Amino acid sequence: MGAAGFVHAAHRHPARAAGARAVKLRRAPAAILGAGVLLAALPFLKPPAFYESFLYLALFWIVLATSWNILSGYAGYFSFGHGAFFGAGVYTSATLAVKFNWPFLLTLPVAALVAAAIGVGVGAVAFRVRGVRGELFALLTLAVTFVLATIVGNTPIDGGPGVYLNAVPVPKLGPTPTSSLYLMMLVAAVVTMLVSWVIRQSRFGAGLFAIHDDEDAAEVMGVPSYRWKLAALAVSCALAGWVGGIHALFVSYVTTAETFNLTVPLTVVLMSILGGSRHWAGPAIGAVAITCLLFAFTGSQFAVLGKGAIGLILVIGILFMPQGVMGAFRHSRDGGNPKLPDALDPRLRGDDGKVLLQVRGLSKSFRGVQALSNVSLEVRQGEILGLLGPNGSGKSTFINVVSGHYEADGGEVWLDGRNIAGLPAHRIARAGIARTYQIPRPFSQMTVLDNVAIAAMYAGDGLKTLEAGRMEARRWLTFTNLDAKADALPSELNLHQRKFLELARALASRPKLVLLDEVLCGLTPTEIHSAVELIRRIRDQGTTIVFVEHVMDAVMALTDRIVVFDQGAMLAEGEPREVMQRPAVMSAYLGVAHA
Ligand SMILES: Nc1ncnc2c1ncn2[C@@H]1O[C@H](COP(=O)(O)OP(=O)(O)OP(=O)(O)O)[C@@H](O)[C@H]1O
Repeated sequence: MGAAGFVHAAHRHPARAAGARAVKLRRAPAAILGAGVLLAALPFLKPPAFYESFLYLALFWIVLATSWNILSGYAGYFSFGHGAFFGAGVYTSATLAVKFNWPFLLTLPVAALVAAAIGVGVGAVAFRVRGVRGELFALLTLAVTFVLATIVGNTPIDGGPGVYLNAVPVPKLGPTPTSSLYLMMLVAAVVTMLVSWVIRQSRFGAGLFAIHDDEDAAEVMGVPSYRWKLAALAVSCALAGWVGGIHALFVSYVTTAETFNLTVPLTVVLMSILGGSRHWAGPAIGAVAITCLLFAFTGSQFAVLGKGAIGLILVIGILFMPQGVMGAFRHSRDGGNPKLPDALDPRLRGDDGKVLLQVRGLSKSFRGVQALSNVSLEVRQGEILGLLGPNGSGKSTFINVVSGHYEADGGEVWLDGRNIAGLPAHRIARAGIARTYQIPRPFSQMTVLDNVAIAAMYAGDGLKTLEAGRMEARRWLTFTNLDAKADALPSELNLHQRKFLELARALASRPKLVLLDEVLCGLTPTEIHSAVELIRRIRDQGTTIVFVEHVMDAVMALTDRIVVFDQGAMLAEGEPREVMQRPAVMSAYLGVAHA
């Protein structure tokens, strides 16, 4: 398994490996629950109050760092707004308990809901705008913190002086009020860790990691990125709101300055990075380590020295363990040859002339450059249609528009009798169109196996579990001769293998139509030969292919029909050799076809 931390798939003995994996999977929640039970017994053993307050803080940071990680670590959307969602929880519980005299425990689900609702409101806007990624998203979420602080500080919610919770009775869960607060935080920490673990092992989690590595490619492979990010943000915010509610009672006096400051977002970022943001337990480990350090130095004459030591540890950690502590403890790879998959489903070669894809009047321009101009063409079921044309003639744009990567300016795209123009890329992937990229775009921190599993789970009819996705992915890794690389990261593959990985990802969704964008570009003659053989085998099982290519020998060897583009428009269409002899095609194409 790669740095991604997905559970490792051993292939040499699949049955034994699956059993070992299942045991390993069950071990994690058992460990979380076991630790929870042990820690819950602590207050009844009458330990010094110091331990409760220390453990309370460690658990507090575990919840905040782990919940932050669900969106920011898994999906890669760095949020600096966690303080806002935490603060929403603080003030919701404080307001309901103090001003409306609600029993305290009842305020907590509302605190979670309010924080989640604010998060979803922010995400619904931010995630719609394609450009709001990376630092822009971080800044936007930071701005939410200040906006919320201003609203709370200037309305009766707080109004300026802060809110006292001294009179709010602490629910009696343990022998003392401190222990009750500690137990409340323990429950929150156990639930948060379990939620984070469940997401990490799920199809949903795999989708978030694909978004993290390459959001556009994830969409093209069927991952509904907008909905998934919103869901991750909602869960992350709800957990932060819940802990905010508990903390309001713990501190018993809340102010906007103490609540909505940069401490929460900065600390959770540091904790997650130190522990490893791609692992469910990483943020918790970072949280415990930093809380210990803070606790060791707080109040002593070495407080400043302590902060310096934390900074130094972080710098060393980031330099020597860029994937965090958990990343450094990556599972060792066990590789080996997989069992040969079952025979591939033979599909009927659809040479009955049925039209699978029909494009009518398709147009697309980029700031005045007419990349596609009123293109109409048909792709018949079971054929390999070659798409040719000189550089810049619109071939890649055609693939980008048909696959939903770009929205067309005009025209219709009918797949199997359904107009798919204007649908988001993930819906087009589900409708049965898969594509490869001219320059391979693998999910860089996921294993080769999981790269393919994403397509198997999300595109086409989509398999419902990660395990099923991986089973299907193995078939296609065998088909593309990549089975020995299942556990490698894409960076360990050469270009030839990366191109085959693109093919395996495209095929794993069992698509009706595959759009191949210059899969042979950059390969040696021997590699081209093996790729041509592979494409033939893909067609032989009945998959329809649109083949964009400059390597003319391969075009002649593979295609049933070709279409030639020139300056975004269709120049010719017909039998390959005949079309290439036409004077108009030769003059448009000269210098490429005859190179
Ligand atoms: N994202 C974009 N932004 C601006 N212009 C673009 C974009 N994508 C394509 N174009 C322009 O559209 C035209 C068609 O480009 P496209 O990449 O589709 O051609 P192509 O036939 O695939 O070329 P090649 O064979 O070199 O890959 C070119 O003029 C190109 O510069």
